[in-house]
Amino acid sequence: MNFNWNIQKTLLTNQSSFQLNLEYASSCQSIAIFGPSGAGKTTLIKIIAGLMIPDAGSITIKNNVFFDDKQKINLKPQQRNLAYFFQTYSLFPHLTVQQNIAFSLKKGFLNPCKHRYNTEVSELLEQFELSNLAHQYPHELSGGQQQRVALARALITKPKLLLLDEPFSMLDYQLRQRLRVEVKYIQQQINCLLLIISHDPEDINFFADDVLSLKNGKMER
Ligand SMILES: Nc1ncnc2c1ncn2[C@@H]1O[C@H](COP(=O)(O)OP(=O)(O)OP(=O)(O)O)[C@@H](O)[C@H]1O
Repeated sequence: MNFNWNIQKTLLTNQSSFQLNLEYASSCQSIAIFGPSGAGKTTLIKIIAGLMIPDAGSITIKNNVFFDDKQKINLKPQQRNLAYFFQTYSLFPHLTVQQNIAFSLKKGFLNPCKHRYNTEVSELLEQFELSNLAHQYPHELSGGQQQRVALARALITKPKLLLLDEPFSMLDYQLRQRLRVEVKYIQQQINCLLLIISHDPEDINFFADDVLSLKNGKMER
């Protein structure tokens, strides 16, 4: 199985409580999560990324156990070999576009892999139509440009699992179509699994081999 989880999580505020209760197993390469606002999509993706801990259950991605309450396994986010594209891009404000994308390859920049660094960053700058913005800072970019930098930054580490939360929401129709093709091409090149949250049915048709429909923290089939 590529994706296999059984997750229970309760989120409490002073006024309300939200319960996520999900069981899913699939050998698909790419899956989409679909559902209304507040259904629990971002909560699920944060739990898979290791940014939130389930109350109980287990998460196994491609035979790699990320979490298992019975076996007391809870891998740290950095041990999960994944990249997470956030809705808030969280670019480093003091780094240029090129430096933001290259950030995770910093070790390579300081050692003989410098050539690799240059080539990979240039390729991504080109694929995401950012070459002419390479030396600009995040505050000098539009929302859509920042979104593309964040996507490139997520992919440069060649993750085994790519988690995308509304990755194309700020892009115009044509750019959205071009970037879908680029992301899919890179996904195939690096052979990673993909989990995408999107409200756009075209994203879902383009990427997903299976769609999980969520409502009130539960799956609707
Ligand atoms: N840290 C938190 N503490 C308490 N409740 C939370 C917390 N984070 C999210 N929630 C609640 O959990 C529910 C699911 O939120 P979540 O962000 O997962 O929804 P979503 O499906 O991603 O929605 P959207 O499409 O609007 O982004 C919501 O009712 C939200 O208010």
